[in-house]
Amino acid sequence: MAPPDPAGAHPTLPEPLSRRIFRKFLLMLCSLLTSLYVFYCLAERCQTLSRPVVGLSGGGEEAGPGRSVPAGGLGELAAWPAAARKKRLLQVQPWRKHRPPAPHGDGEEAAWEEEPPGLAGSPGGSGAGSSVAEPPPGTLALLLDEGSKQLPQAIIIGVKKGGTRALLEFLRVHPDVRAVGAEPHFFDRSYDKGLAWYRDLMPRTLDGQITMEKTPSYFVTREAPARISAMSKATKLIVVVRDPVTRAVSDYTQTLSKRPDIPTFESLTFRNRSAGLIDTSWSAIQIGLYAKHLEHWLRHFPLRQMLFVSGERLIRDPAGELGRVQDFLGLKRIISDKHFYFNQTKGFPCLKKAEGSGRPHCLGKTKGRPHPEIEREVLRRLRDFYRPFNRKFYQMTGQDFGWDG
Ligand SMILES: Nc1ncnc2c1ncn2[C@@H]1O[C@H](COP(=O)(O)OS(=O)(=O)O)[C@@H](OP(=O)(O)O)[C@H]1O
Repeated sequence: MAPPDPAGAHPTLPEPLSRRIFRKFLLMLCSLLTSLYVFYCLAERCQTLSRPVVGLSGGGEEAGPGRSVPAGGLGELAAWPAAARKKRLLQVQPWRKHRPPAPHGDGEEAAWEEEPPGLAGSPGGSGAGSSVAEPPPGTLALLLDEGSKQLPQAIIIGVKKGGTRALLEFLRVHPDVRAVGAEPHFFDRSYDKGLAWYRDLMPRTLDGQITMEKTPSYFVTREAPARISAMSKATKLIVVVRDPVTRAVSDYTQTLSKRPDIPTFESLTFRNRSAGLIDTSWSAIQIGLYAKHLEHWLRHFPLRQMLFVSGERLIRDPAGELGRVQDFLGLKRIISDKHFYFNQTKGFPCLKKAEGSGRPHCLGKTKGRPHPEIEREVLRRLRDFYRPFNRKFYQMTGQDFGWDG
């Protein structure tokens, strides 16, 4: 038998009531804290807070948004509209099993290149140069199997160098838009892979959300209108158009950046310079014949299903153009002036807060780069060449884009 303690109390005597209450209270507090933590993790927050953001280029504005809490902190997230919060859940879905094919061919955009690093790896992101550690697929959306992959209801089909990346990045700010970041090139290069392959590239969406993609080469691909129509006659088509002369120079600038040894713009422009014969087989010239390309689309889609966005206005007044696009897509007008600021260094409008982040975001270095100086006379000849095609295009679309003014 154990000896009695100095106070004479028996060691097996029950604890005093106050201590038992205190123990119970501690136990309850612990379980409450544990459940809160589990709930918090399921709602993605612990991942986003703990994941290190690495490799951003000095946190400059070119650096994309990390998938971190919004600038305003946790309080701001709580204030987000429900749709935006749902969208966040979907952004951290298991990552695309198949990346879209890497772009090939001359002058094509490096599909991965423009992706804001913080969006990389998400279904809407490109995956290139991921600057944020990939979250494990243990997310709430995954657990609940929320959302599903849909074929796109709207596609930005062109035009190359028109401002298609800017439009897509701006649209992705909308809580009801989910887009694949890279260019899938399905209807021009990978059609034989089938619609199931294409759908699998898409991010998951909830009811009411629109799935989108952009591949600017579709606009000039002969087979694309019939193929998109075969997928769905109801597909909405967006074309960002830009003065075809500036577009051609922009296209040339891109090729030059990859192959500095190509001939001058001036020499590529003409089949016979003294005779004033423009080389329409050069893709930089050919893409700008908008009226000709549009004819093919109008055989498969009514004009009302197409929206023509002015590349020039997209730079001058992004919110104005985004207003038109939101209306066309049947979306609530959420993206407005307050989402943009003009970045003096970049010389272009940028987002105050990119999708899934609270950080400012400008497009990458390959967007808005300086063009080489082209002989005035050559530019004048090109303007003359495009004038009748532009007029036809204005007639067909019912919009004057002001390129000949
Ligand atoms: N906000 C903003 N920031 C940067 N750049 C902008 C912006 N809005 C439109 N643009 C113009 O977009 C041009 C590139 O067009 P695309 O994105 O369609 O090019 S691509 O076909 O995808 O390669 C790009 O062409 P360049 O100026 O020749 O580089 C820009 O003029």
